[in-house]
Amino acid sequence: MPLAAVKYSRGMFIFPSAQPAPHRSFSEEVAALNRYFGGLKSGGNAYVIGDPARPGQKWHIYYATEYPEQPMVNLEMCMTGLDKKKASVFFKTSADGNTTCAKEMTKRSGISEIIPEMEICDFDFEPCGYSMNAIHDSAFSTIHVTPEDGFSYASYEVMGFDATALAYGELVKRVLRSFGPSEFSVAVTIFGGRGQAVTWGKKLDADVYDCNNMVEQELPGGGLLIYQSFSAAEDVVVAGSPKSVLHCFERENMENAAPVKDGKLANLLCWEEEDAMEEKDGVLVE
Ligand SMILES: C[S@@+](CC[C@H](N)C(=O)[O-])C[C@H]1O[C@@H](n2cnc3c(N)ncnc32)[C@H](O)[C@@H]1O
Repeated sequence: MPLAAVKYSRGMFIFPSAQPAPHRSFSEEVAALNRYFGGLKSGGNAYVIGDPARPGQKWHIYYATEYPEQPMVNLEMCMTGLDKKKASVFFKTSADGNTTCAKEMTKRSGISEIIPEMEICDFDFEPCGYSMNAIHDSAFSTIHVTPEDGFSYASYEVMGFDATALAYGELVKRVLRSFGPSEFSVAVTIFGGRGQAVTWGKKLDADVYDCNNMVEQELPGGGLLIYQSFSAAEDVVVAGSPKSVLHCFERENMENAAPVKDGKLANLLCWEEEDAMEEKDGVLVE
């Protein structure tokens, strides 16, 4: 089967100096990707986008394609500073000694309700951590959770779904209810034009979160990437989250360290989608 296209994307590493080659820098990653994919018709295209005033919230994308892509929408969310109580669901043994498994984590976290039709294959790590892959028709979704205190992180990705049947703001709200992050980013990649992507081509707005930054970037093959980053509004309660099990990294600088907001957040989540797009500069090309 010939290769049609490749996309590699990531936010910031929480422990950059712990990354092995070729992940020690984005330039090194791009050089490695180009060795495999640089020969595709578009060539390798690398972008670092975000607000230069917020170096901790950059988004990195590498994209190469042989053909114009089929219409498609893809959502990627990166969440840090998870709510203490919500993060504790992803520890196998709770403070009172009860043990749990991946199936229970899927249910108790609300992950099973994000897209209820999805068939989920979930996995729990010892002593904590969670991953799942899910499918429904042509849609695919994946979640990875690192619940440890100080560097808690969750990622959510979904693609191949019917953009007219799923509302952007509603889906993001359900994801945020599962994790209650203090900071998060959303990257929506659209192929086939903003028109067919309906709500997914619009700006996301949130009551409880301030949008720090919004960037649009065109991709080869007719693609459009819309990136936004958010921080919980100042007046939300600050709390901690369960303790680290990765002691080797405790003294490292964390690019994404941020206060964690407690239970209040989920109740306050109330989203609206705006009709008008807001455009900002700030596209960096490496
Ligand atoms: C869910 S895994 C996901 C790792 C994956 N690289 C990602 O983020 O896409 C990360 C969580 O599992 C825990 N964990 C336990 N054993 C692990 C292992 N052998 N490999 C990776 N993570 C492990 C980590 O402490 C962390 O909380």
